[in-house]
Amino acid sequence: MADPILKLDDLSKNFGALPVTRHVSLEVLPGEIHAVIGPNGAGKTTLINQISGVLKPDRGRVLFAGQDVTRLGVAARARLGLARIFQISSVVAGFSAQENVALAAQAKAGSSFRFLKPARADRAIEDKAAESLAAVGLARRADVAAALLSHGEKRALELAMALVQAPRLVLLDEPMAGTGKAETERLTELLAGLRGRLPMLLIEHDMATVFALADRITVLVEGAVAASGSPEAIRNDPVVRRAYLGEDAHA
Ligand SMILES: Nc1ncnc2c1ncn2[C@@H]1O[C@H](COP(=O)(O)OP(=O)(O)OP(=O)(O)O)[C@@H](O)[C@H]1O
Repeated sequence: MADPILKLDDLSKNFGALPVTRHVSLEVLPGEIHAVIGPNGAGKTTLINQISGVLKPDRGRVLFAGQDVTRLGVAARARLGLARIFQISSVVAGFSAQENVALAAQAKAGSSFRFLKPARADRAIEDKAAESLAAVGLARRADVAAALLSHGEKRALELAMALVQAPRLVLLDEPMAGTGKAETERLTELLAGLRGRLPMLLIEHDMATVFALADRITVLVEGAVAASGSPEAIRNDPVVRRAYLGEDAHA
């Protein structure tokens, strides 16, 4: 089996006396979409914060691309190819979609394009930006100001801005929050289209999205892993149904 791109090893975190992450171990394999679900307050955000480097765990390790990044900050992890999207938007409203993606490409390319002549560097960046916009279905909206894009299109733009940086793992923080039904379906389709090309760790409340996208689901309850497995296994797990889906497992 391929080495995991992300591995959490016995991660634990307390807020004061409150344990919010309890001995969490999980892996994301190359090309896999791994969803983390759980009731409100289960500790999903706290977990993703420890993965991206916003929070340091009290114990345990975060391994990314084979490297122990537990003590590294957000920027260092981002440089290693860890992208987080949808929590804080980095879209510049007055810039076109193309300009926003080019800006993201430029930020990443700082070093790799340094030795190219400026005009060539610009063209390479513009081409990469156009490619990423096309990958998220925004090719025809390239010249539209970000402010004028629909909510769903803005999400797609954020995805393009992440893609252009060629990340090794994308952390998707509630991509469907505040998104209408039609947009949720479009965005789900878009993410499904990236399956296999890009490993993703997805935190999402919308169960239709989770079950449509995830190759594997980990269920957090009170900070601990209550279950982990295929969508089918999770759907039929009596512990999950009782603790999370709010159903009587014997019904
Ligand atoms: N900075 C903090 N200080 C103290 N307690 C916190 C802090 N942040 C979160 N908590 C508590 O930690 C627990 C886990 O919260 P967290 O936001 O990680 O859960 P969540 O699963 O993401 O919830 P939701 O689905 O509602 O977003 C909750 O009991 C919450 O009240």
